[in-house]
Amino acid sequence: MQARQQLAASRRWVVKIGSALLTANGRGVNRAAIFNWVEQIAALRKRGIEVILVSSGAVAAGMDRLGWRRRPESIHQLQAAAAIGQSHLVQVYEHAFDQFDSRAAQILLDHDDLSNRTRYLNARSTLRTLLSLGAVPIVNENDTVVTDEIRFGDNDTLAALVANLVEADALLILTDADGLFTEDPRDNPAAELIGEASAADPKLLAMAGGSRSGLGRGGMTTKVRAAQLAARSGASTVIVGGAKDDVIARVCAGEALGTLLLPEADPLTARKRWLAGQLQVRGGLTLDNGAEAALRTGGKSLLAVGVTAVEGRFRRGELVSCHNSAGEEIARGLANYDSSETAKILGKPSEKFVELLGYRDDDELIHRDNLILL
Ligand SMILES: Nc1ncnc2c1ncn2[C@@H]1O[C@H](COP(=O)(O)OP(=O)(O)O)[C@@H](O)[C@H]1O
Ligand SMILES: N[C@@H](CCC(=O)OP(=O)(O)O)C(=O)O
Repeated sequence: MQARQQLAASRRWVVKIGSALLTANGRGVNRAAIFNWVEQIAALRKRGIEVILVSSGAVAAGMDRLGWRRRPESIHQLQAAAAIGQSHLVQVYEHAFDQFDSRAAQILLDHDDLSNRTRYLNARSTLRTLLSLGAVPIVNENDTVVTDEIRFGDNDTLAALVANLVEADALLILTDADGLFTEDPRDNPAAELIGEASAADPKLLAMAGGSRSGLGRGGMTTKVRAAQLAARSGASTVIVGGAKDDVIARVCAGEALGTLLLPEADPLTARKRWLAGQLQVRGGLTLDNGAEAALRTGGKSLLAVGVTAVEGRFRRGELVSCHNSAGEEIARGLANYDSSETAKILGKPSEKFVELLGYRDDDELIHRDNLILL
């Protein structure tokens, strides 16, 4: 119960909606359901809670508009269906968000966007900027450019990676089952709902089965795996039936619906471990005493003006370690400028960046959101 109360304190949610729900089992896009979820999300936004929506349904919506009854096997046909369906889906969302005077933003991501450091940082900055503008990003896989080998395939995985990317507090997966059961309830109606568990519990994957709907992809297996991925950056996951009344509002208020899967470490420790552990340190910065104090006590971003030396070769988006003047490592973070640019701007205020580099991307060398103190 305590975990549900903690969940209610979450300020940043990733909400994922699966194909089966969105398309009312293949009978076109379920506008009424979308309107309902959007109303709840808009209400959260008005209370200052940030929401990123990961929405499936492009292929299913495209199939419906093309009059196709069965999901095609060919990747190009799937991609064509996704292109037709995605624009329709976003139009429905756009219309719904408009009714609540909220802004929606379409974001299509592929594997490279999350594995290439520069693109990763760009995606992260764009999503964070959209959130700070009060908008609701609507994310889907960029189906047009992906091939079989590099497909996320299921949006459960994509949603978990987005939760890592923006360091969300919680991931909410809406699907057509009421949560994770001890067995697929379609096989055994006596199967019991798991209320709460550790995401890392190996028994969960043994309970989870695949998808039956012909529209969804991963079933519960990818949802449990997604919870494990989300836990790496400290996010809790709730898997719940998306057709329940006010489901988003109720889960976000801490009501015990569906299955809650928790990270093992406390969120802050997990987040720091994740940022520090997933990347290799590519370079180092030496900070003057003023910059050290700004980071340690002021919770500020690192500005080039407080940096006295740069070491190593790194690109924008790569991890660098920050040392104080005594050589002690005090922080790590993702650099906004590569090592040769950093060498040109160190000790300089950001107003000089255009003169020194010919352009200015960011005012900070490392933004505080991308910085961890050690
Ligand atoms: N242990 C389980 N508990 C609940 N549902 C399960 C379980 N194992 C498999 N499933 C199946 O997972 C399905 C949901 O996954 P999926 O069809 O991929 O939906 P989505 O499109 O929402 O991702 C359910 O309809 C259910 O049949
Ligand atoms: N990008 C695909 C999503 C893949 C998919 O079906 O995912 P899901 O329904 O979440 O298992 C689409 O929009 O159709």
